[in-house]
Amino acid sequence: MVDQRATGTWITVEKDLSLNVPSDPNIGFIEGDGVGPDIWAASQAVMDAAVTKAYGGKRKIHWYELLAGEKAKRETGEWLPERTFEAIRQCVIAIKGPLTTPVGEGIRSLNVTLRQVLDLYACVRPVRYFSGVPSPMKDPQKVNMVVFRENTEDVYAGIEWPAGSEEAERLSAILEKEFGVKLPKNPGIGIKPMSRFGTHRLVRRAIRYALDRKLNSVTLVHKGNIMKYTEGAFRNWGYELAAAEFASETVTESELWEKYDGKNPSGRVVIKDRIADSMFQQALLRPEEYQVLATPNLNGDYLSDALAAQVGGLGMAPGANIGDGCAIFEATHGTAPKYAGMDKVNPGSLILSGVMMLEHLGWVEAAHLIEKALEKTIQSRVVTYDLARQMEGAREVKCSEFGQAIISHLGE
Ligand SMILES: NC(=O)C1=CN([C@@H]2O[C@H](COP(=O)(O)OP(=O)(O)OC[C@H]3O[C@@H](n4cnc5c(N)ncnc54)[C@H](OP(=O)(O)O)[C@@H]3O)[C@@H](O)[C@H]2O)C=CC1
Ligand SMILES: O=C(O)CCC(=O)C(=O)O
Ligand SMILES: [Mg+2]
Repeated sequence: MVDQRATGTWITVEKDLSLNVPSDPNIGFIEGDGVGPDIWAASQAVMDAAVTKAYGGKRKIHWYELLAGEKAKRETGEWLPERTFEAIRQCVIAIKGPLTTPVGEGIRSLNVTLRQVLDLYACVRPVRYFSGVPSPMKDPQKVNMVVFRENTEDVYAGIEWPAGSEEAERLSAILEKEFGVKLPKNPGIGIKPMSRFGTHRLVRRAIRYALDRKLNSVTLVHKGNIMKYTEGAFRNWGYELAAAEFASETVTESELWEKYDGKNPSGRVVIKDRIADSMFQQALLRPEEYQVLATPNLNGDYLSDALAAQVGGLGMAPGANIGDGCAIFEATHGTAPKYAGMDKVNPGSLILSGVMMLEHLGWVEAAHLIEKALEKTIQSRVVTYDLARQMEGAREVKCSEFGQAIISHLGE
């Protein structure tokens, strides 16, 4: 059984949403399913070693295990016990391995449930190139984008009914009789809710992020030509928010063309939009023109995996789910079931999620130590299978050994 005693001090949140981080914070962790336990063990060791190296024992994370997924089911009979939500709220900050979701049947996604119940409305996924990483791109160093994906709405919300169910039949009858909509016989039906409120708070975060880091642009990625009142509205609400709250700090791309022949002499953040299919090819052909991408939920899901492939693959793709109260850091990838228990996959994605977490805590010295050591390890050609199969002369190591190699480069 998991020991759920907290041995450190709780982080607290101020009214302005800033964090009070003690030197011995309790931080929640969910090991995850599939490859989760392997990548978690490697990541925890790297984070602990970096914190010790950076602060010489003056700071220490007190890890507090939270149950979810297969381990929770085994130990409590529930996939996602209520206690886990309470504990994440209390910890404020947590980090997790991936959790399995069955396809076409069975339980709904536990990952999505965590995001919805805790209102972690912004999924933030940075995509950057580390030198030495093999990439299919000619100039992978030009890829440096951050996806801000709306995390609670859209078809991802899981409001759907199977073909032949009473609910689907009743809904199709209403749509046909009351709205004159002609549907195929016996359809499965899903609903795509997207709101002004949900779009505004996501785009607000994306623009603030760009302003804080002096980035050039925020691009709204949508399929608004086809889904006019959801994805099209996302685009319109995004521009609306920029004009209402950031008028003196932003400029739209069309204003730039009208007034300055497409150039940006003002240094303001450019707000632009791209239709989603075109965005995928832009990301390959002209990545340097994009910095922050604000997307509805499903577009962001697809785009973040595709962008990860441009800089080394899912083994190098970190992320965070952030709300106004708490945040859960997690890799972009899933449980990679064929590698479960093999100590094989790349823990880089979860380690880099840990880097994001340390930065969020303000422990930037430890975060930078890890980033540098990770890059050094890859440059020394000591890598896991995913990078080894794309590199010449690499030494393939296990997941745990890759973690140890990073630790050995800390502070070099
Ligand atoms: N947030 C979460 O918890 C998420 C959970 N999931 C869930 O995970 C399960 C499996 O989904 P699946 O579609 O297979 O997607 P995965 O992301 O789990 O894996 C797909 C492929 O990506 C590569 N990959 C993934 N992780 C790593 C890693 N750490 N290092 C190296 N390569 C990696 C592997 O490629 P290769 O085969 O080429 O070696 C792997 O087979 C599903 O139940 C899904 O719902 C999915 C995404 C996110
Ligand atoms: O919840 C899941 O199983 C999949 C989630 C996912 O793919 C993602 O959030 O990127
Ligand atoms: Mg995904």
